[in-house]
Amino acid sequence: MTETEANASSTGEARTGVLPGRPAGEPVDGGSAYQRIGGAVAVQAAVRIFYDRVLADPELAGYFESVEMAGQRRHLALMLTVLLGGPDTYDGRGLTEAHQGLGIPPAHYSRVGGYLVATLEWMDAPADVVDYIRAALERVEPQVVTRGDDPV
Ligand code: HEM
Repeated sequence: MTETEANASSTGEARTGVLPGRPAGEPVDGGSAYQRIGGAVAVQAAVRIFYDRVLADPELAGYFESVEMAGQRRHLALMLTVLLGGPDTYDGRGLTEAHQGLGIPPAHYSRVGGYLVATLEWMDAPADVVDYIRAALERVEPQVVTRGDDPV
């Protein structure tokens, strides 16, 4: 047993989901991925951490210089909610409309996608949910990355 596991069991702290301190006995299996990771609170926390990491990366920060981040966070949270099987209240633009014209190269897309996956892993999201997000990131890449033949 590692020291961390020993500490967790000695304090009776169960690692049942994304959020520490989740009430004991709350089901973590079954239900939508959205419910399983902890619903709106978990998605909002993930988005906040994710954008903090993106904005701290000098290669990426420039894209967001004149972006109003509260609205940005809200839209990504609503989009992730839909993707994870939660309620659909997304009222932002489509991915193509929001990103084509920004001139995003594949390398920057990988970096941003990497931060999203790393954030979910850091929050201890279930592995199948992380895999699902990874697959979704592969699927939507063409909508976000600027194709070489596009005027930038
Ligand atoms: C990885 C997949 C991505 C998803 C799911 C995503 C999601 C979103 C969403 C939901 C919006 C808000 C749209 C709106 O408010 O109408 C947005 C806007 C934006 N995204 Fe992304 N994004 C992704 C990748 C990227 C990447 C790789 C970059 C830059 C390197 C980027 C830069 C931006 C910027 C600058 C905006 C604001 C555009 C504006 O306000 O005109 N995004 N994105």
